[in-house]
Amino acid sequence: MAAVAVARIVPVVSLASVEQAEPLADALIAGGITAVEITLRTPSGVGAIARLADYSALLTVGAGTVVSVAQVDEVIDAGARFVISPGIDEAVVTRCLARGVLPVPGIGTASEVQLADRLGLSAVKVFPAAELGGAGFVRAMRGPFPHMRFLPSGGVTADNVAAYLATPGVFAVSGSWTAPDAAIAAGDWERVAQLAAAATAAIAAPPGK
Ligand SMILES: O=C(O)C(=O)C[C@H](O)[C@H](O)COP(=O)(O)O
Repeated sequence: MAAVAVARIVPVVSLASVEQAEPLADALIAGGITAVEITLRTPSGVGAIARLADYSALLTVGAGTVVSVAQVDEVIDAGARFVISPGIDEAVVTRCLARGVLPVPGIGTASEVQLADRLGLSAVKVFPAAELGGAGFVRAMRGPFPHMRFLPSGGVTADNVAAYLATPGVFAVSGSWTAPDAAIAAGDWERVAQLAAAATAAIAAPPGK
């Protein structure tokens, strides 16, 4: 939890090649980002996590789109420090906890928050946040689950990130807007650094201040 909670903004990144891992990390670090989620949507995911696991003390690396126990073991063996999933799967969560790595499963209903609660979790991802109602969804879930902390993902952008982060109960957000696929494919690391810097500025300047 600590690294994700401290980071507040976690870029979600899918890499076509493990060679993209280090320049991506350099760009994110230059933009002030301190945690990154490398997804398993591409075959390079596990290799990229392994490359970045000990790359920099300034960047904590986690895995995303983790949907099976086998993948939990793969990414933790590669060095992932947190494990994020689009949905909640008891076997995936239990395996992460047994291996001492934070799972952040996705939820989209109160029943799923209840399941997370029963599994002993205090933080979940809200996915897909925009389609679920954005900050309003988080506010509604805070009623019955005041102790739960939420990480909205899906539709978080430069325009709404500050509002999400200012919502009570939101401990962090994640999303692909700081490292768009097109910029990664073009090797436009300067663009990634700029987007990352603009995002981290949102942490320092909440809306209305
Ligand atoms: O891959 C995963 O593990 C996911 O659960 C989904 C991602 O967090 C969202 O797809 C990010 O959404 P965008 O920022 O709108 O692109």
